[in-house]
Amino acid sequence: MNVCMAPCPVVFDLDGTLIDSAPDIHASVNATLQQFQLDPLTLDQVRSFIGGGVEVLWQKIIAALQLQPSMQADLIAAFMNRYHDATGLTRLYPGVREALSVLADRGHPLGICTNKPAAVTATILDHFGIRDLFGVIVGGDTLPQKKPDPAPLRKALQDLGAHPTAPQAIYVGDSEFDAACAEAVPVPFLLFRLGYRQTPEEQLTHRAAFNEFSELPELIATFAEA
Ligand SMILES: O=C(O)COP(=O)(O)O
Repeated sequence: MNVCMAPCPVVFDLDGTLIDSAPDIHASVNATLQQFQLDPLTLDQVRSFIGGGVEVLWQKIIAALQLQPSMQADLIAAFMNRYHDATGLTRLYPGVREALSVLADRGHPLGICTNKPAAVTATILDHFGIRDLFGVIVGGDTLPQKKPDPAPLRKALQDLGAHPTAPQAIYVGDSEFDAACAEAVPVPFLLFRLGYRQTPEEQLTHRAAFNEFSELPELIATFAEA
């Protein structure tokens, strides 16, 4: 099927897709746990908890450390004080900047649909000097719903001028939340294999998968030719 006739909108997930933010999230989590005199978590544990947004992250931490669920609000408030501008340990995945500029030069409208809070997202995109590439940023607190609900991605597509349920757009992400969201919209999903996914690739609905961002512009171009 011809997914992408004219340069179609391409919407990206953020954490585990464009950026490796797990080290900063891990540092902010452990500083928060230390403040409450609680045991630290490993980087692998925290990485496996990312993708559902801040509340899901802390629900998973509370379950892992067998804490009182009533602590959640205080833990999140303390965490946000650190997390809101945590960029020092965060990196763009190799080739991201180049791939985004190729797609922008080809005329693809670009957007972000992440479960990360919108203000934190804007801070990180500014930090890397790539915020202006994106015509829309939908964060985890932009709507009442978060991924895997389709509403945030539908909003991103609509704001980029695409029909919110048309297949003439692409969502690029790394996780179970992203695959389920794209399927629910529905929109074709491209899976970045090297992010924070916990589920085998074959169990996630996706149109194609890739390891290197240098592959992405041509992958998207093949949809236009198919
Ligand atoms: O869990 C988060 O905070 C954000 O994750 P996402 O960018 O992969 O949606």
